[in-house]
Amino acid sequence: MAQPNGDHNAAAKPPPTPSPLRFSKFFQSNMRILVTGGAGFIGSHLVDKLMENEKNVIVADNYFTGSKDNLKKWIGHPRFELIRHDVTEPLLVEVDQIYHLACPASPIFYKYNPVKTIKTNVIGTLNMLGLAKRVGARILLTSTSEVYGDPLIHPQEESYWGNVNPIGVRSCYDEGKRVAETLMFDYHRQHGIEIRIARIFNTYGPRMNIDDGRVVSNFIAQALRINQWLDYTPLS
Ligand SMILES: O=c1ccn([C@@H]2O[C@H](COP(=O)(O)OP(=O)(O)O[C@H]3OC[C@@H](O)[C@H](O)[C@H]3O)[C@@H](O)[C@H]2O)c(=O)[nH]1
Repeated sequence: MAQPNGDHNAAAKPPPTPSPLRFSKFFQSNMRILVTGGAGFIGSHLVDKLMENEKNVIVADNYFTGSKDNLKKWIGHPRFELIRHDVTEPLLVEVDQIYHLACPASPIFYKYNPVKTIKTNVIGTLNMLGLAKRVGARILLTSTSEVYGDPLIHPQEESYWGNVNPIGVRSCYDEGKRVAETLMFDYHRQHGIEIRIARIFNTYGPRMNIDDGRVVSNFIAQALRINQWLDYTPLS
């Protein structure tokens, strides 16, 4: 997980002073956490973990690719709130940490409306960084291996700058996440915001849309369909 270090951190200011209540025993055990995109595949598993760890969790999601169904076991829980919200609009909530996952991750969905995808990455991340600055929260961005583009070195080190196409049909996602990372580091250097960035590679597991269009789900879906075909094909 990329954290500010080395020359990235050369001119960072100290983080904004969080509320003194933040450090009392009470608030530590009831830390308030915002998860944008929390109704999605990875976000909903993160919510499960945060809830099991006794946190107060607020999920903001526009249900573009996620579903309330992924969170049904927490709806009505006293430490859980679910808001239908598009992160391209500002959101003002008192929180201690922000996990910013809101973004369509499947090529099928992010290419459906590329302008919206890059708005979510740029304006959505700006809104979440503005909130982090306002309330003194630490913020994590889920980035992606796509920031390396079509890498010329394997495996990619976090220090690798990538080999990217700024005008391709996938650039709304790749470049969107690159700009989001830039904004994260600029808010860290300019305002001292505590940041974390996780560049997620191919993930798969329960709650992933089967027709997600990503490599692993494609492989599994095709394997399942071939099996079904074999089941129905009369043996000659
Ligand atoms: O504009 C949008 C787009 C998407 N979203 C939400 O963001 C969530 C994204 O979850 P998905 O299941 O589509 O995707 P994943 O959980 O696999 O993606 C995760 O890993 C890859 C990262 O690039 C994504 O940012 C992270 O969410 C969904 O709940 C979707 O509804 C918004 O809230 N606003």
